[in-house]
Amino acid sequence: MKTYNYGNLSKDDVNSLTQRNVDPANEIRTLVEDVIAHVKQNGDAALYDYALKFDKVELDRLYLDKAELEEIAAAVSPAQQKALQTAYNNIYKFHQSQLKTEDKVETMAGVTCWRELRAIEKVGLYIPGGTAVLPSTFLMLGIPARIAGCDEIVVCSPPQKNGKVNAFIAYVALLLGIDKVYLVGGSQAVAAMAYGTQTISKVDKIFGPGNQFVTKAKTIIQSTTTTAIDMPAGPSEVLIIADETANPAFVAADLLAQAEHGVDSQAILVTTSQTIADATLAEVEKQLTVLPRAEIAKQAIDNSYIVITNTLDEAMDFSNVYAPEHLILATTNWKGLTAGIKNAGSVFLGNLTPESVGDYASGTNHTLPTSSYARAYSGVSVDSFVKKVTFQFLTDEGIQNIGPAVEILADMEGLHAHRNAVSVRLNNK
Ligand SMILES: NC(=O)c1ccc[n+]([C@@H]2O[C@H](COP(=O)([O-])OP(=O)(O)OC[C@H]3O[C@@H](n4cnc5c(N)ncnc54)[C@H](O)[C@@H]3O)[C@@H](O)[C@H]2O)c1
Ligand SMILES: N[C@H](CO)Cc1c[nH]c[nH+]1
Ligand SMILES: [Zn+2]
Repeated sequence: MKTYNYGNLSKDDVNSLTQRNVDPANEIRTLVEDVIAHVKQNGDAALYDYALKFDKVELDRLYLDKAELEEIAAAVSPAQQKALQTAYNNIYKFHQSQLKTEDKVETMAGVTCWRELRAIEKVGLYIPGGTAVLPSTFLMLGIPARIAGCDEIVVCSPPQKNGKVNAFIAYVALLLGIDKVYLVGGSQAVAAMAYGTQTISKVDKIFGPGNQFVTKAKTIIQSTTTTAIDMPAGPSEVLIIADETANPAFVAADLLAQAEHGVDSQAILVTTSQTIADATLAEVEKQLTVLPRAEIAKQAIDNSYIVITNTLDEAMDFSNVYAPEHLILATTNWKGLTAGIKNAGSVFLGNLTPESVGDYASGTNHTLPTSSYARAYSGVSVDSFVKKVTFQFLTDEGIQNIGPAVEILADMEGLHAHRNAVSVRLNNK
């Protein structure tokens, strides 16, 4: 990991240092556009082709049904079932608290406005399954979809080498009451859910994280189809702000936890302490040696860096420009820092709150904006699965009170039919 001194960095240096997953020659875009066009034109046939090309599996059917899921899920041990249930319960509890009925507001006497939630009818969930299969992501997307009350939930996940999904994905499907999982991964899955194929329904909104191909496909279909997306949730990243109260072994473990996701993940340490920086680097080297995914994590770590700052305020300034998916405040004094956080997907406070708890089971959602999209997007929540429909109701007193102002406002815009829709009611005495 390269080390930079914040005081020596210009604004331009900070801007270029905080860029990630750029595709300067548009290689990923071009490839993904081809995949999308092929799926749009050839439907299921394209999905069989891509399963062979990218997943190296020859499929004879594009989905697993309930009986097959039950058979596969039988391999989940009681201890694993219990852990999945713990995660399910905490995620459910936290997400259910997000469903709130709003008060009606009388803006003028006789004029009442309010909002009601309506579930998005057809949603598509993408569950990553490339270098690691992520049943936790299935919980993170399926639970809020169920709480919101979506009518149709389409689930796509890449086929594994045996042409199936693994036992944990099957088990979570059954836990969520979902009885079909499509064996489709990558950008082809996004295209299938956006356009629909002979087998897969077109959905209104696509959710879920994924690698650069998945994320690029989501951003393309967002601007080219009527299907919406949750957010760009690409390669995982973490930024840790640490002072001298941090524990280097903990900091190193948290950096590696995100680094092991993929070679394009990023793990950044911003610290006021050179001693902590040096000790963390030594710990990273030590811990890397025993990780089964060391090969992947090492590449991500090589693509990551440390920034030394004079103060925690400077560290927070850097973090706010970076806008990390995950922000860890590895300091006992975190309470004084939270007000300064402007841009972050999910925040982990103090030295005893590893990011992994949010990945799996604390209750918060792990589907979060990456590549600095945390500047404008929130992570997935129940809100992501609903629309908020506004209502208004006017009494006789209401139209008398508000009508004259609306007539004048319509005149100001030269829209006489608008004015008339009010006048005919005011004059209807
Ligand atoms: N931001 C978040 O909220 C969040 C959450 C969980 C995981 N993630 C990220 O999700 C990603 C998961 O990536 P993954 O690769 O393991 O699984 P994935 O399911 O996202 O991608 C696998 C699919 O990518 C396609 N693919 C692979 N190589 C390709 C190529 N050369 N050309 C075209 N398509 C290709 C294949 O179809 C394959 O099925 C990781 O980067 C991880 O960090 C992010
Ligand atoms: N850290 C990922 C989000 O970037 C989520 C995850 C799933 N499993 C493990 N981690
Ligand atoms: Zn993770």
